[in-house]
Amino acid sequence: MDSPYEAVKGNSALYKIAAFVILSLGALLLAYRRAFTVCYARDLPRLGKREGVSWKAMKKRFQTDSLSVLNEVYENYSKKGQSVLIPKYGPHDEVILPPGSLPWIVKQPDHLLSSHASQNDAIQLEHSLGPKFAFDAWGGMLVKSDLTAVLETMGTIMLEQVGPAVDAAFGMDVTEWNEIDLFPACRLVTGKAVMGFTLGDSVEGRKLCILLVFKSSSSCAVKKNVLICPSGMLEVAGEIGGARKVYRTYLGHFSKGVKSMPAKLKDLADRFVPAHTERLQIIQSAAEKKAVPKDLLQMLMEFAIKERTDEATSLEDMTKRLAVSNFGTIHQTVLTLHNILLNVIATDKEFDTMSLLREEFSRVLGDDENNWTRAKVAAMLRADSIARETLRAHTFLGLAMERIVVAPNGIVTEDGIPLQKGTKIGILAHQMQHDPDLVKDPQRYDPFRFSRQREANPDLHNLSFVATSAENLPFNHGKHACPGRGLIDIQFKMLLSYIVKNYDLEFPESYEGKRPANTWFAEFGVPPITAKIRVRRKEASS
Ligand code: HEM
Repeated sequence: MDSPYEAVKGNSALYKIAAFVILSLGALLLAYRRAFTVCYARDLPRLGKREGVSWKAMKKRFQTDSLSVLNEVYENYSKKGQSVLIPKYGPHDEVILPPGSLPWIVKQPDHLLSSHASQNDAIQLEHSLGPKFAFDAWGGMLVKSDLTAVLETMGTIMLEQVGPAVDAAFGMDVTEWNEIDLFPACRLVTGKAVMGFTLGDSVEGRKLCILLVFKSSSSCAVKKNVLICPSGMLEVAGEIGGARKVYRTYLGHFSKGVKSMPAKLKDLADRFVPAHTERLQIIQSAAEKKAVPKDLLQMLMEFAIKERTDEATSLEDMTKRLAVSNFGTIHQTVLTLHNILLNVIATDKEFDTMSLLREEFSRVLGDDENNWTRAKVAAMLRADSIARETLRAHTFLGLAMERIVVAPNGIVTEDGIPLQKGTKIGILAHQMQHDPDLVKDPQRYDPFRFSRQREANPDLHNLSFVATSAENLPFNHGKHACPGRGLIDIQFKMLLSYIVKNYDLEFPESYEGKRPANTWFAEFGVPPITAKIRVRRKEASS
């Protein structure tokens, strides 16, 4: 019997069909590659090329020792004002622009260089919640436009949750030290505080805040509750964001994380029903002049009623809007609080950090501990410095100003390098914040680095926690800089104030007074999530 090759060769019709199929497949493959692959200009330097290190070897190094790779990028390219293409985790790569490009990035319109596309690429909301939630992100836009005006009110609502949250995580024992796992404690404390300003200003909303309980010091505190969706969304972001773009659609149907989302969303929806119903009733009876909640959920519901009526009445849609909001408000806040507390304890012996904080909180708040105004928050220079120095020294996002080129014909950088549509760009933030030419003694965590300068010169507002600039990029800079940072500012100060006034804190003896170090995974600075701390309630506290 003839082989398939012989059979085709001897039959001209079959020969033509086979040639057509092969050529079509080839063309399809090329089109597919073109659609999902970004090509880079020849004159864009590739990391390692001039040293003769292969791309594959450099990629491998990035997987195992990303910090040293990024340090090298900073020294050899960024500091010299050059752009460079670097390998990133998995199949991805990115063009790192020099710090001097910041004004250029800030100036680019969203239809050329998109922050939203970059956030979607990282978070993959399209797959965890659905395309509508990825591409019609009105919740975030509302935070941008309306939050600043109601910061004090939100702070007051959050304050109600702060004490119970810390007490639940740290315990009430005034005689014995209690050794706790810091990360789950921070998740609980942050979760309760965030749920406070998100939906804590109504009867049913408050019940959802109470539902967050600390299971035990060693278990992950918050498994089946309102924080379950952010965890699931993070899993989807990791699975799909880390995959090749060509596989994302497939994974969007079949990955483990994606398949687990409906149950997580159902869990959240079941808990959310009473609060959703309550808010719809409040809005319907607005004419009766009943007290209207002043929290984030109410802002979302009122916007939805006016602009997205179908969504407002849909439990499923509003549950997803709540899930997006929780994801944005909780994730980085937990990691930052974790770092702040480690830094406060680690520097206490040398700087008397806790006593100085106690003095500041008492002085600024005076007799009325419950009256938190924006002016008072701004006057807490030491606490402010601790938070800013924490994000300088221990930022989670090692890369800042990440954007994706969305201009159909690409874009040309200031130094004349053409970037094709789909190119991801960013600036090295961690390295800049540790550059000895820019920061004195950058490897040292100095809690009062910024407050000392501001106490000497009160006009130095650019050194505050929330001021963004080329030197302070944890919230990025420009029109997309994090609009939640004013609320975070209040949140950290309220939490720190309650914690240092009511608790003594120390490390377990085995740490010998030293803070467990952060580690690096890809471009992320990860806090030591197995760290423990010892806490004891202070006797004379209220
Ligand atoms: C320590 C906590 C936080 C950090 C470090 C942080 C950092 C960031 C960063 C780096 C961005 C990207 C900005 C850009 O692409 O240029 C961002 C965006 C955003 N953040 Fe935050 N964030 C935090 C907490 C919050 C909170 C609590 C909220 C809400 C109350 C919030 C709301 C937003 C929104 C809505 C955006 C999108 C802004 C836009 O696209 O224009 N963030 N945040």
